[in-house]
Amino acid sequence: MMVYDLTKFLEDHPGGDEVLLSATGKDATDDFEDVGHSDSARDMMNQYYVGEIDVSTIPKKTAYKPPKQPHYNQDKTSEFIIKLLQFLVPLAILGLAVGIRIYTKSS
Ligand code: HEM
Repeated sequence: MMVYDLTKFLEDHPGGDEVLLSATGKDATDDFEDVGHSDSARDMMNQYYVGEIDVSTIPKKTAYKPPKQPHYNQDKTSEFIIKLLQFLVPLAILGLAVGIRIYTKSS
C-alpha cells in the first residue's frame, strides 16, 4: 500500500482538510476513489508520496496499551472520617462549652 504524507497538503486540498484527516492512518484508497479525483489530482499525489508498506506486516491489534491511570482516592474511608470529624469536632467543642458552663455555674 502506498503511503502519503499530506500534512503540507491539508490547507491546499480542494476537498478540505477534514476529509483528509478522517482518512488518516488507514487505507484511504476507497475514500479517494469514491470522490472520482481527476488526473491532475492523481499527479499531485506524487508530491506527497512517502513509500510503500507491506499491509501484512501491520498488526491487527496495536501492541500499545495505554498505561492504566492510577485510581486516586479509591479508598473512601479517609474521606468519610474527615466528614465525620467535620461534624463531630464542632459538636464536641459545643458540648465542652456547655459542660464547662454548667460546671462553673453549679460551683
Ligand atoms: C492523496 C492525496 C489527495 C490529493 C492530491 C487530492 C487532490 C484533490 C483535488 C485536486 C481535488 C479537486 C477535484 C479534482 O481535481 O479531482 C480534490 C477534491 C476532493 N477530494 Fe481529494 N485529494 C487527495 C486525497 C483525498 C482523500 C483521501 C479524500 C477523502 C477521504 C479526498 C476527498 C476529496 C473530496 C471530498 C473532494 C471534493 C470533491 C468535490 O467537491 O467535487 N481527497 N482532491
